Amino acid sequence: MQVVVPFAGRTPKSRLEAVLSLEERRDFARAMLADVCGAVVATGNSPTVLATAPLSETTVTSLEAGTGGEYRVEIDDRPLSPAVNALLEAADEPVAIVMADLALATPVTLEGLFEINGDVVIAPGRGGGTNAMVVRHPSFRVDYHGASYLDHRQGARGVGATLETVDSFRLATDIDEPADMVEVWLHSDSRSKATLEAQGFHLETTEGRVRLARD
Ligand SMILES: Nc1nc2c(ncn2[C@@H]2O[C@H](COP(=O)(O)OP(=O)(O)OP(=O)(O)O)[C@@H](O)[C@H]2O)c(=O)[nH]1
Ligand SMILES: C[C@H](OP(=O)(O)O)C(=O)O
Repeated sequence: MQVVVPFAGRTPKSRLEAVLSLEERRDFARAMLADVCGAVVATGNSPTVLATAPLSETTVTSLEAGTGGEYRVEIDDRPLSPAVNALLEAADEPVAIVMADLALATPVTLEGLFEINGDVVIAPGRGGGTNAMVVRHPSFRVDYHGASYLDHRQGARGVGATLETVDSFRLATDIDEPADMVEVWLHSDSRSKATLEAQGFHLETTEGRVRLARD
């Protein structure tokens, strides 16, 4: 299986700009990418990072450190869906697309996704997105953004592909908005969490849900 990890690293995670500077967002996005790639490697697969720009341009930290495996970087500066669809068109084997902001992804949860039979297998994100998927049907194409989970279901039906959906808290938790960041703190012990710790965040316990804060 080809495992593709899309990554736009120049101005990542704009929805976190209320709490992180651009440089901090780059570091955090890159740490999440490293965690995701490490989890993919631990499943026995070799990730291809589908990046909008060379990774050396987008970060100051090292992706290679600690991922424990080989992977390659493919540069494609087109928007997300055309870039992924170009890979799908060229593929002669199943393709998994795993977003780089799944900081809670583990080898076990990814294996669970990869092992499910189906022409299209989707791990939806909270809020309507498609956090990870496996494509085994030659005619299926992606259409990300908006309620892409619904669009991908419809797209699978449209090409006559069988569809399965994965129920996974870890794969459903993409880190898009400030309120999502606490999930990294609670459920991961990784580069992503270490990055937030280094950036000065701590857990703030108030009435209701806990959240991350910094002084
Ligand atoms: N290759 C590629 N990856 C992309 C592109 N846009 C987003 N991504 C990646 O796709 C995944 C999901 O994207 P988003 O959740 O929107 O992440 P983002 O663009 O960093 O965040 P926002 O700026 O808040 O939308 C992340 O792994 C991104 O790095 C793109 O144009 N090309
Ligand atoms: C790429 C997009 O990600 P989100 O904006 O939902 O995090 C999607 O899953 O369609």
